Amino acid sequence: MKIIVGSKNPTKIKAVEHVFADEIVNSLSVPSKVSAQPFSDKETRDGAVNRALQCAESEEDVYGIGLEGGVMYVDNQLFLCNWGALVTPEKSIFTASGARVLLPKEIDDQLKRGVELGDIMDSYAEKNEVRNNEGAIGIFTNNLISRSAMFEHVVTLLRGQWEYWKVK
Ligand SMILES: O=P(O)(O)OP(=O)(O)OP(=O)(O)OC[C@H]1O[C@@H](n2cnc3c(O)ncnc32)[C@H](O)[C@@H]1O
Ligand SMILES: [Mg+2]
Repeated sequence: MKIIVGSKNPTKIKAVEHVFADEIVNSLSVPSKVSAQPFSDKETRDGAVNRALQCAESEEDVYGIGLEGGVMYVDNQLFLCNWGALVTPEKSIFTASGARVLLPKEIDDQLKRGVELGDIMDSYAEKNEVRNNEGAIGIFTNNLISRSAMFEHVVTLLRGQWEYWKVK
């Protein structure tokens, strides 16, 4: 089976390559068709589905996978959230979400001013390209869970659901 991941972000590609180690995994840069910084579960999930659909429609007989990062509020607290989607060649859609961690108030304030989390994280952590490496989740879990490990879990949830339902 051939899989296309809808991003050139190495943390996303690595996660899919890890979970589908025996399959051909390609990547394609596609738009999420939601805001660059999704602000709810729904918007983040929509972004993942939009990316996966475009990948599945880009070639005959391929599976599309979309992975999207965003933030969402629980009461007044802002959490990092992530969603993934797998679209089969028949256009069945599976979705799953990833682990959430609380973001500090100062990050919430900057996001409200319109700065993207990827840019905020670099200045917050005094690092370059946090989004392509450990990610915000890596920073706020003391590097116990990297962005790629978090996406691996999401992709495993997608794969498991697809395996379960395909034999039903
Ligand atoms: O090239 P793409 O696939 O778009 O990769 P991305 O790093 O921009 O990732 P997303 O679009 O999925 O994430 C939406 C926004 O949230 C940021 N973001 C999400 N999760 C992050 C994380 O763990 N660390 C740093 N930035 C993150 C990201 O940089 C974007 O500004
Ligand atoms: Mg992006």
